[in-house]
Amino acid sequence: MTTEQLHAEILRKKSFLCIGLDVDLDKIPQHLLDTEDPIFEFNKAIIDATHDLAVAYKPNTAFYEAYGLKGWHALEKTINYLNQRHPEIFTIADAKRGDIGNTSAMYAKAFLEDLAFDSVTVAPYMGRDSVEPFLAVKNKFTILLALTSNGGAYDFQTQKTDEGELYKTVLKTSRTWQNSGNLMYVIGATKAEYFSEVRRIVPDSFLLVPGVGAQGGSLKEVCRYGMNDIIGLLVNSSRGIIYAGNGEDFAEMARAEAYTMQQEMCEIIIDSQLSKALDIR
Ligand SMILES: O=c1ccn([C@@H]2O[C@H](COP(=O)(O)O)[C@@H](O)[C@H]2O)c(=O)[nH]1
Repeated sequence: MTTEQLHAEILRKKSFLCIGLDVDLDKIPQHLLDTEDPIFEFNKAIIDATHDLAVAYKPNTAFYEAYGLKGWHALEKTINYLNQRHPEIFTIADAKRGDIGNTSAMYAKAFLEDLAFDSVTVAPYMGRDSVEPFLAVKNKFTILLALTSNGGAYDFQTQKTDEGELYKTVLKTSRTWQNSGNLMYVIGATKAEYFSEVRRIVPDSFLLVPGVGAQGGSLKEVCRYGMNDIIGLLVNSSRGIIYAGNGEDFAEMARAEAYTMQQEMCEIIIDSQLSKALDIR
């Protein structure tokens, strides 16, 4: 998928919602536990109930790896289901990988080629040669952790270096890497006050924004400072949507939550289009 296609999909659905598929067997409805593959059945029900409201899905691989072979198999079934039923939807393997070059190449093969996700999250700490193997995969995106939503982000990412805060070095330096056009960045919704600075460095890139909902980030603030001419945001909510209910009607409850977010996004998109048309931004 290209960013132009993603942008078109955002305008068509009036949504830049990414739904996080972080499946925890302790939290899913009891009745699913009797099925052969509870994780996949849960994901399938959530996808069926929300696919017209979301432009992206993001399984966090930790929630699948934790269940061993069964978990990995459920992940594979989930991405296959998405790719077959909804090829227009952008998929993100939230795996946070990155290692020496030949190892990164294997991670890239696993997530972008074999599992065929559209993108994978990658940690920047090991530098250029740890990220370029991901960037080398054509028509796929590498989503680099730049300024994360957690409290620990202040331990390193906002520390001052000679070039400014470390996250800025990550943004600037990564733009010099080969195939940097295939980069997107993770910027946490809980760090809304940093979005203007981020946009100064990467005005055109898509940002994956986790941290609304359960972590308390504000969608309005993120949009105010982070939106660009092509919207440029994928705002993720995981627990806030998928665990909105845990009875037989869990999928409808998830839909209701996703609908509320999509409606808010719809208003923001329409407002931004109006401002653009009137040239009052
Ligand atoms: O900075 C980051 C990077 C990744 N995440 C991941 O996003 C989801 C958030 O889940 P919620 O339930 O909506 O809080 C989860 O998979 C995280 O590992 C993040 O939160 N912050």
